[in-house]
Amino acid sequence: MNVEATELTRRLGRTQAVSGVTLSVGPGVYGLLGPNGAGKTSLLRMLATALPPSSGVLRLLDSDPADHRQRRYIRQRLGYLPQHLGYYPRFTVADFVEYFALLKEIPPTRVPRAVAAAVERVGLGDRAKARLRTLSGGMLRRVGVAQAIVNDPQLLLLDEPTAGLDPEQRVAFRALLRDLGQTATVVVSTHLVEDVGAACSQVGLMDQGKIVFSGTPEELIRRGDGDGAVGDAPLERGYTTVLSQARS
Ligand SMILES: Nc1ncnc2c1ncn2[C@@H]1O[C@H](COP(=O)(O)OP(=O)(O)OP(=O)(O)O)[C@@H](O)[C@H]1O
Repeated sequence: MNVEATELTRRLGRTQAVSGVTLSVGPGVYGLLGPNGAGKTSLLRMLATALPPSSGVLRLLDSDPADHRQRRYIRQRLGYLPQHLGYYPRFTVADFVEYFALLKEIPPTRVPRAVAAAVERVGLGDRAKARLRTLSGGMLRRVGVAQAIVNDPQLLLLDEPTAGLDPEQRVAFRALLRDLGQTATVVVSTHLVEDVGAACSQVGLMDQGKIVFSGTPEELIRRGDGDGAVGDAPLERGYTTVLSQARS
């Protein structure tokens, strides 16, 4: 398993953002759903080695992120798109992705090819020399995905990657997600249940810092079969049913 979390918690100020998460994720695409404030971003930040847990045990790629040497090993093999990524407006797309390639310690001779491949994969091949300040919000999000995948990560963490993408781009992005999930462990947080139906082999539903459902999208759909389920789509009905049961 590339992610093994046991009773993971994280307190942020007075809030218990993550409250005893036990999770095991192998290759494929794991979709993380949940309402605003459920703790998805905080959990992803811990999996990205950007936020240490308050308590619990975390192992990533069979290594311990609390150990300096092992953390470096993990980071070389990790891709992370945070919810809010800072962009240098004067950098070109290629400059920006190259910068991350260097941070991830890709051997310099391999960097140009890795950058070109990542930029191509997110559909920005023809904008590689464009300055970031000239791009739309959706294009910038795709640049963010390009930096996350430039090192062909074994563990890829994407925090709302489809936010701001137009429908055509969302469709293209889900195909890319499925492709990435063939070889890597991908954990993707999203508010769009369509993303889960189209691209995820497993899905977790978070609420109030806890994972209240973990299974396949089909299993989540089945949870919404009963009377009283609310939602326009089968996955939405599963989602609302699980949430109302978790809160009752
Ligand atoms: N730096 C912080 N200090 C205090 N509380 C925080 C901090 N960051 C997050 N929180 C709180 O922790 C909880 C979990 O937040 P988190 O951003 O992880 O949720 P989320 O599921 O990603 O939400 P969203 O879908 O809105 O992005 C929320 O109650 C939030 O207000």
